[in-house]
Amino acid sequence: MYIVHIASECAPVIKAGGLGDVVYGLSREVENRGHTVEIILPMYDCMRYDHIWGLHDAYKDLYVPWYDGAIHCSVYCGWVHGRLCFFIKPHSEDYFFDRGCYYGCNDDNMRFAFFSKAALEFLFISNKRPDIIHCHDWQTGLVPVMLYEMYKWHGMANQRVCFTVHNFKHQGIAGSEILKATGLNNEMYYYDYDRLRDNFNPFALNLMKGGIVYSNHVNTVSPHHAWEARYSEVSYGLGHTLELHHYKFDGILNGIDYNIWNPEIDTFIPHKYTIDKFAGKAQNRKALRDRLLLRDDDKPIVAFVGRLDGQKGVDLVHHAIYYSIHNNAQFVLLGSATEPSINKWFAHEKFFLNNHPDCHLELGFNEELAHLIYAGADIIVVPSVYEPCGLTQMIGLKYGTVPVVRGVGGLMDTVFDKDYDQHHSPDKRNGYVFYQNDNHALESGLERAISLWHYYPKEFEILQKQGMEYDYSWNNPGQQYVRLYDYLRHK
Ligand SMILES: Nc1ncnc2c1ncn2[C@@H]1O[C@H](COP(=O)(O)OP(=O)(O)O[C@H]2O[C@H](CO)[C@@H](O)[C@H](O)[C@H]2O)[C@@H](O)[C@H]1O
Repeated sequence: MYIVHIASECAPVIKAGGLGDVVYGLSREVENRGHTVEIILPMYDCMRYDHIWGLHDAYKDLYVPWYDGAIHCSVYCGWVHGRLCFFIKPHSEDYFFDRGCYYGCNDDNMRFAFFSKAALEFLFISNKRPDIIHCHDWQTGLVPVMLYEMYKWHGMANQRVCFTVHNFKHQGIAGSEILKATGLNNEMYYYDYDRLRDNFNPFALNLMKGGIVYSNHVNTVSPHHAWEARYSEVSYGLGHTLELHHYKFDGILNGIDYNIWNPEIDTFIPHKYTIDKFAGKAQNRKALRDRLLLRDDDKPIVAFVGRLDGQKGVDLVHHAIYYSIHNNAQFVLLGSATEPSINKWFAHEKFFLNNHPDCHLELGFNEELAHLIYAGADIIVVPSVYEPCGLTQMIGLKYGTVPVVRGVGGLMDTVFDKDYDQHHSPDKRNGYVFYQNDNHALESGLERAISLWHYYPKEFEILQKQGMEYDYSWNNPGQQYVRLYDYLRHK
């Protein structure tokens, strides 16, 4: 099969969060299974060019229709750790992807509507006819819309679209301008509740809704979150749309790339280790302490790695810092915030705790430090308000770092409480789960993990190793996606 991903991120060249990891890891797995996979991305000025091999211009003069004219683009091509990627670079005064950031501009809707249009135009003009076009999140929600309303009539009638939602919170709310720009025009037609009209704002179009309505298949990134999206508020107003399209909606659990996230071969960590040679874990703890100037004491290290965002339960993360340092543990945080108020809050905490011997807060994005934290910490806390899948708990498990998570979304599908899980025998349990979104609930999980470390170190080690035995690689999800692609292309 021939699969083309159209996405706004692909790790490590463009990574703001988990989406990048998934686009890269899934492509690699599907390619390893003998299929042809290509990835189309925007050519951001701030992406990590050092991760691209053999970058060259593959298509010099791509004219993408935009309003009444066209924008001249070049398409560059290169290999990102073995994956063939095409980067779209527009030459216009809008400087769509020359903003020094991936997201967060006022005209994000226009930027990614243009990217969606350019990606389709590139496929069309260069005569690429994939069996499956795999789109991700609202940024590419217009791809299936334009494919079925426009490009289908120009010889692209056999392409099938799989649309994966990684986060329902951001949906791409736009005005009618977007219809004029992309050439879809016909306002009456698209402002229909069965098409793109937002379910709650009658004056707006919803790009993610467009993706759901027009794709051949829609999935989110874990079975439990798929259920939550239909039956609770975490789909942020799209529940009804998912209900209407339930026959083509499901959840496929993400994997993590064990070539990148694996303590046995990880080049970012000073001491490699496995279940059988576990001493390296303690040596990495020492290395992490040295690196972050924490005191070498007989205490576990609790960690948080992730975006500092309302979704991630920042209030509980904040509480976890103080709970840990007051309860015989150390705390390490690596996070970046896009929201100014959250950034300011954690910058203040960092300043306040700067000289604390048991705590280090690192604000910003640091891939290499993330690896050392997963390897050196004993416990990883994931107190999310909602979590479509969550990669950090799965990475933690692979590194023998016991997850303490809130029982939502994909966290429910991957972490099984040591003391209370009903569905797994004690030797298959791998962490701690709490349910309520409050400090007491968080403490109930964290307290059990910290106590086990102090008072039953042998049992703690067994729990760590039980987590390491889980296979959350791309193997199973890769198989599921290939089966899905195959089903779609015969539809
Ligand atoms: N400051 C920092 N420095 C270095 N590395 C950092 C970092 N902050 C985060 N990371 C890394 O980024 C990834 C984050 O994974 P998450 O599952 O938390 O994704 P996120 O919420 O962004 O994405 C959404 O998409 C993913 C993928 O589908 C879903 O798992 C998730 O639930 C959904 O919210 C991990 O690899 C983590 O190590």
